[in-house]
Amino acid sequence: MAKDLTVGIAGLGAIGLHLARALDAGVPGLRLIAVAARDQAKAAATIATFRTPPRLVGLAELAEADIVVEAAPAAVFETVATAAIEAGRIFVPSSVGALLPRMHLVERARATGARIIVPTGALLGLDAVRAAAEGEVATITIETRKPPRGLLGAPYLEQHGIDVTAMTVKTLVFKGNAFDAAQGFPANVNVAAALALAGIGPERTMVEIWADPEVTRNTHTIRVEAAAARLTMTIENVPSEENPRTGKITPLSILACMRGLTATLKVGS
Ligand SMILES: NC(=O)C1=CN([C@@H]2O[C@H](COP(=O)(O)OP(=O)(O)OC[C@H]3O[C@@H](n4cnc5c(N)ncnc54)[C@H](OP(=O)(O)O)[C@@H]3O)[C@@H](O)[C@H]2O)C=CC1
Ligand SMILES: O=C([O-])CC(=O)C(=O)O
Repeated sequence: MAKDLTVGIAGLGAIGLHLARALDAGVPGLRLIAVAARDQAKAAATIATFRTPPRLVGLAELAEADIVVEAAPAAVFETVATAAIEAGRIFVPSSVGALLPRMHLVERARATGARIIVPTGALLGLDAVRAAAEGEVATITIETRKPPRGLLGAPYLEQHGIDVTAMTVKTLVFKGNAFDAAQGFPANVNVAAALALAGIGPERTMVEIWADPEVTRNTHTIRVEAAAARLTMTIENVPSEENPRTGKITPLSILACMRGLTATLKVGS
């Protein structure tokens, strides 16, 4: 029988804690051995309730695991990613927007034997986008609508003096490419970054971000015009209690992605 793959998780928030609990409950072929968080006392109390408590370690030490899942703020992405990639691990990022300006990490991974596996996360349909991108693609766009509180704290809004809390009608707050969207909204549109990596890249992938007081869900619509197919897909994510910017489906998507790393039967490309 194959040996279990060990897992380390950076962050125990809306994504990391859900994932850690699921792994602790038992996933065939995967074993949680380490976690990292900012508030050490809170994290220690949390993992003490686990069936098999993982070690509480620093961000770089997570690289002792075979799979390193990053589920922390984009500000610490580089520390987690660099350690995992230099150690030749499987690196699973959540803060995908932070990968776009750091594509040299992909080159490093090639050299060290590491793999970077970007989960579909809060989005849908990246299998179809990847398939379409094997052929000719004319355009890919993503329209994101969020309740205004789901956009709070974005640097782009602060730089442009945009107060989303004062909005009473749906308002287009950003239109541009995925690279600029990820810079301006590092905690809000990781989905646009994942779409860009699956398809035609961050310069050609176009993004609209709407603050919409009428929606209760983080809603993403992808439109792809390709030689082989036309795709229009929408996902309406229930915001998580811990972090309204993050859809509840995100840790589930990462868990599904991780099952795929060890599964005998894997469905979807
Ligand atoms: N790819 C996708 O589709 C999606 C990606 N995301 C992204 O995933 C990331 C995580 O999101 P989410 O779980 O909602 O975030 P949360 O804010 O809920 O949790 C973040 C976690 O990171 C921890 N943390 C903060 N600073 C540090 C540090 N210096 N060292 C170690 N841990 C730290 C926090 O610790 P503490 O609890 O102690 O403060 C917290 O546990 C974000 O970048 C988010 O934008 C989100 C949704 C979808
Ligand atoms: O992409 C993100 O960062 C989060 C998001 O929109 C969602 O969870 O729906």
